[in-house]
Amino acid sequence: MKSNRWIDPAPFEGARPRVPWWVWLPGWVKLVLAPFVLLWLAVRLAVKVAALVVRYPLAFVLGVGGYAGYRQFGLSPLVLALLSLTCGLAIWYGLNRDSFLRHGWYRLLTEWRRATVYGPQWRTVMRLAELTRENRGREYRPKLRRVRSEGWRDKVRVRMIPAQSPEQWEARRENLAHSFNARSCRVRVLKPRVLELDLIHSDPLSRPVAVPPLAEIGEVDLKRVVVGRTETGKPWRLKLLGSQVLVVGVPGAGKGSVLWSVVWQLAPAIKAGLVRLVGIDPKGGMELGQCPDAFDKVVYDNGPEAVALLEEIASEVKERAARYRGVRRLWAKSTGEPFTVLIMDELADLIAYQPDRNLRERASRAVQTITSQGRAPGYAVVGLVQDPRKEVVSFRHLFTTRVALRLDEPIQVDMVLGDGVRQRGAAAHEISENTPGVAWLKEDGQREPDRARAFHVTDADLVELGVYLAPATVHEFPTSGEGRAAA
Ligand SMILES: Nc1ncnc2c1ncn2[C@@H]1O[C@H](COP(=O)(O)OP(=O)(O)OP(=O)(O)O)[C@@H](O)[C@H]1O
Repeated sequence: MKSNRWIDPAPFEGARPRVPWWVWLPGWVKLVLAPFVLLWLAVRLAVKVAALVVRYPLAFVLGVGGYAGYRQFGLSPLVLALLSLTCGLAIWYGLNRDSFLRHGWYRLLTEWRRATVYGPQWRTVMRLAELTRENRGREYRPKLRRVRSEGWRDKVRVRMIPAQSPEQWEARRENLAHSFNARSCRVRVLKPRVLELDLIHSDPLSRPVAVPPLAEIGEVDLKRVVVGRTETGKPWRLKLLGSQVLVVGVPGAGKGSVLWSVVWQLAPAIKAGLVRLVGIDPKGGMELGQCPDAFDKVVYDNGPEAVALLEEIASEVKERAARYRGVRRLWAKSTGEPFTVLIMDELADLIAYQPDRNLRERASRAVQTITSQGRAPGYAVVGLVQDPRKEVVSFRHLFTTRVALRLDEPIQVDMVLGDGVRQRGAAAHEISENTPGVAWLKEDGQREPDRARAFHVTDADLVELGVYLAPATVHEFPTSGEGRAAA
């Protein structure tokens, strides 16, 4: 049976079509505005073409030059020119590989990666990684700025959208690395709203770095002691004057190489009497005993003798500080007093694992005095430890330079380098077992950590160092009679 009752139709659910506002303008207004709009479009096009030329200069020069050459001279001269160019590049590579890579190959690679990876994928990756935002129908998307490829890494500059923070990018490091076919990604802040992503493709520190010949070490700058090489190819400079250094790493991470790299670089200054080394090696001399001649004083246990040495140095620090008070703020060579470096291998054996509580507390007090007050009077501590927990080194904060070699867990990285540094990319827990001596470094006040590898100081190097630093043997000058007899 048919009913007469009125039934409301279902509400219309389709989206109302959005029509651009200018469609509603009267025809004569459109006519008046048309030339201006065309001009504006032409300017935009010109800007886009200019941006393309700036981003892909090599492709532009090669493309336009090749085409013009072909039109002007035909195919054969063009092939000849290409062959000559290839020969020229090969000669350039042979004569100066670094310059060829930096000014030739990496530029080509930059354009290639931009054209094939970052350019085409940027928008999709930003959307899927939830780094874009919608507001009132408009999409805000981070802008891809300069791309620079250095072979092992691509440096990609980004302008963040408003209200975005670097932490949001740090939280998506893994997503970005996988999206752009990289092994890992690090985030650096360049200036407000501008970030640089380091998309890592290979490890430039995979090969050991040999120590420089002793004869080539020039005057030692105690604020910049070269102990290895950073991943960008620059020297790893460790600050000893005005800083205290904590080196942390699991067994086999290469703590020994950091320690011996310091001694190696200081060798000329030690020989000249400008620097004095004092060492404590609770492992019975397994480490420092390899080159005892480098040390003014060295103790091979963690007992009363080691504690007495620490207390002696602590009282020296106080005495020197009292003399400097009001006269100078920081030790300088002109004082005529040697700069003292206290090296403690296995610091934890002295201040945490020593079973005698009295000795442990005395050692801990003395080390704290030296680290907290030694800066100005010219005393530096290089402490090496395997376990960075507070129960082991309760005064980690007194060390202003931290070196994190390979560690077991992410939390240990935070303990050594400080909160937030791991999120920026300092993944010391991911350092490979095959690259001992590789470390993440951070000085107080420096936002971005550095990655570097200490020199590989071999047993043969230590023998050479021992010979170099061994006290000279004084031979009696033969009396004239004996000399003649010998002759
Ligand atoms: N910078 C380096 N380059 C290449 N190889 C290294 C480097 N540092 C250390 N090695 C190698 O790694 C191994 C372990 O190094 P090392 O003894 O220095 O580690 P460690 O952290 O001091 O260990 P432990 O805590 O057991 O003393 C050694 O065989 C050494 O030759």
